[in-house]
Amino acid sequence: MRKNVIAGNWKMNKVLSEATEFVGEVVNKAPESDQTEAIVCAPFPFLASLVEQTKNSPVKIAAQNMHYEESGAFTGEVSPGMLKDLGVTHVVLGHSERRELFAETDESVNKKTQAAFKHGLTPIVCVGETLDQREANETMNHVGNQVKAALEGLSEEQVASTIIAYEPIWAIGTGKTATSEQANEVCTHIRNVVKDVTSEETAEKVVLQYGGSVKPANIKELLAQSDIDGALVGGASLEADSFLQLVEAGK
Ligand SMILES: O=C[C@H](O)COP(=O)(O)O
Repeated sequence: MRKNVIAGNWKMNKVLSEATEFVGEVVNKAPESDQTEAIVCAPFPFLASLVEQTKNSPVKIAAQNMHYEESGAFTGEVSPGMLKDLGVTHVVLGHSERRELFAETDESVNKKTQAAFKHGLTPIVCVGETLDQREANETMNHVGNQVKAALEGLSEEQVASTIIAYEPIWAIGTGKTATSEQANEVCTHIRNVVKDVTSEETAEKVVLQYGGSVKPANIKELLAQSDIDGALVGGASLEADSFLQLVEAGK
């Protein structure tokens, strides 16, 4: 049985005092459950403090990006080893904002995914189509290609523990959610692509999240779908109350 993984992606928001206040509240109130996992994807400067704050709690701390190299002359970058050393458990890779604004490619996402596993980090790999691609009926092909590229060279065991977040770009931060059927249709396709490149057993283990204007009002319907096992949430993860409601819905 797959868990529901609810990840709050703060993007470039909050200052340290706001971050620690939020996490303090979540640590106190997050439900203990085998069925749901709560992850906070925070900006780099907060990671060490938040890891310390969540030490004795089931709440996990993720980074929002990293470099694939271990070290070297890459000014401004953060390596997988640095994240692991801090106690970070997950890392978001290939978010559409990174692909669009920071020249992230399928190739770099694949290198980062491999590097994450090398350092014992769980990757949350983001895929998704633009509105133009959806209207041109290219969604399945585009998303399928992104998934295949991200997973290339991974062992079946690594694929099984990869989290894939399907985020239609037209639904991010727009208030325009994909219907739960639309979201599930693409997630089912992703699972089939994973099955094609690995096996049915592996594909059944992969956690597939939906992301794009997820909020307390629509999460239950999304999680009720056959192939949606959680959510990657931006806007609605910025307030502790709202994030806690999302985590609660995953129980
Ligand atoms: O990583 C999260 C996604 O980009 C979704 O953002 P949103 O919930 O604000 O639409």
